Amino acid sequence: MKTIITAAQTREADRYTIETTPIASIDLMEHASLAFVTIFMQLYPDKNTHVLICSGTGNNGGDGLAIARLLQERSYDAVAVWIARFGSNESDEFAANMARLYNTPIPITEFFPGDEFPPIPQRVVVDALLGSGLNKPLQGDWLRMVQHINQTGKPVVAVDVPTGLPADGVLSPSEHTLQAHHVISFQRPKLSFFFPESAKSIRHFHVVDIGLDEAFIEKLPSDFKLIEPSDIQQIYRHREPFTHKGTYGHALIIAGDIQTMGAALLACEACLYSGAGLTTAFIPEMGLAALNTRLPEVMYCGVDELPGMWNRVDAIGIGPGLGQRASWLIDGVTHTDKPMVIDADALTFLSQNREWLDRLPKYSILTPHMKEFDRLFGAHKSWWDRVQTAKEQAVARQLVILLKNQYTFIALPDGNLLINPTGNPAMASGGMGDVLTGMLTAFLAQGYPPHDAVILGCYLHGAAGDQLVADSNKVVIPARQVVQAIPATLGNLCHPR
Ligand SMILES: NC(=O)C1=CN([C@@H]2O[C@H](COP(=O)(O)OP(=O)(O)OC[C@H]3O[C@@H](n4cnc5c(N)ncnc54)[C@H](O)[C@@H]3O)[C@@H](O)[C@H]2O)[C@H](O)CC1
Ligand SMILES: [K+]
Repeated sequence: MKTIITAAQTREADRYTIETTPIASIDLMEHASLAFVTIFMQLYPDKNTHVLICSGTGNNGGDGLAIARLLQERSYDAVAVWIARFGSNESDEFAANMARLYNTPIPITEFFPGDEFPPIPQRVVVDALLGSGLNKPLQGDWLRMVQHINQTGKPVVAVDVPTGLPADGVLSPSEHTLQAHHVISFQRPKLSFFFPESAKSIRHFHVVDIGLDEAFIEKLPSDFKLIEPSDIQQIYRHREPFTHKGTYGHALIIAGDIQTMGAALLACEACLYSGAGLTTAFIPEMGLAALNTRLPEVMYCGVDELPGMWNRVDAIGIGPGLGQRASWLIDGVTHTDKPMVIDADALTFLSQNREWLDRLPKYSILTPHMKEFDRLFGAHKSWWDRVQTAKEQAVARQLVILLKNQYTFIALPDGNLLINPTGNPAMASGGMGDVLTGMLTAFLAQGYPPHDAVILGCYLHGAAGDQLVADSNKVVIPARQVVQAIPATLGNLCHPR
């Protein structure tokens, strides 16, 4: 897992690296600019591309000047530079790169307060106006220039952070920012990249290593950790010879109602495909024919058998499509000591009967999307605030709270907030949450502690969707296809051939 740090901590890491290694600040800027250029050249391999680099006069601007020079050295001959001289300060590294730039044929245009901006004929704009040094919302000349660039509709590749986007903290939906198609960010993605409020400022982001001291960064205090593929490889337990279905646990899925039987089937199917040894569905009897037809591997349990099931199963998933039945079922579930996943209609019941939150067994996993979360814990104005509440509630109640979104935040009872990097907009469709619930229940049934089950489940769920997009360029993926992609995704991650 990688620690996600604030802009202030990045400056600390910068300082520490410069003090403790032979690398000077100007060389670190050169590394960063070179790393940017490497990705930029993959995005725009045509060296005839006309590029406009817009630089401020701080270190983000210094990067911009170095990038201009490095592109020119790599035969990008149509590079031009604008410099926004709206402040009085020039960083030392900006000045040093300015001196280097004067030795090149690159045309430079400087803009002062109140100046008009000419049209931008170039094909692509590199945004090096302001980076992680942003300390207030954009206004005046800065805002005018940003709006001018946005109005051209030209693709923007931002250096480190799109100008105007705070790297961390509360993001205001009314914030003016440069709208970047790509952001090439240094050493770590910024926390705000994971909040939906940043969507208008960032379409894609890339992260490049610039040589900051990793050991130092990993020791910095931060609640936020980014899940990586290596975490999945460490957590996943390979299937050993001579194991049998009993080795992989028995999962009970409590789900479905007359009109929402599909949710139950999806959860059961995901449970099956995620490796539970046995899966039993507690669904209304009228769903039995569908279950037997679609999922012959899954067993059925009726109302009369339910009391006998509690002790026979290893994990429970409750909620998908459950409707009003949630109200009487949750009582039985909370009296077991089984690890459990609580989703959908079971969460709605909890939000209407909040005293039940106190009765949930420790380390139960709650999987709300934004609306369910706010119904449970109150309305929030920003994702930053919502994530802070998730942390407080997870610690206070000793629960695992998965706040679902394109990037799911996992609030753990120890106060850590994990960020899941997998998943994509093609997955934004009904049934996707039911699949996640089935997957999490399967991993709990296999004996993974809740902490590991959520990491595995969340990461794989998104990775299966990402794999489908990568393989077939699909723009929409039905939940069923994600289910079917789970075993191969797990295999590719953990059993590479
Ligand atoms: N350690 C690293 O990650 C490295 C980062 N590099 C680059 O440096 C920038 C951060 O540079 P910094 O000089 O600290 O700040 P900026 O260039 O972002 O801003 C300059 C300056 O502008 C003023 N300012 C802030 N907000 C506003 C505003 N809204 N309106 C007007 N003026 C504003 C403030 O005084 C700032 O100090 C980082 O993003 C990377 O691109 C290094 O190149 C490599 C190491
Ligand atoms: K920038």
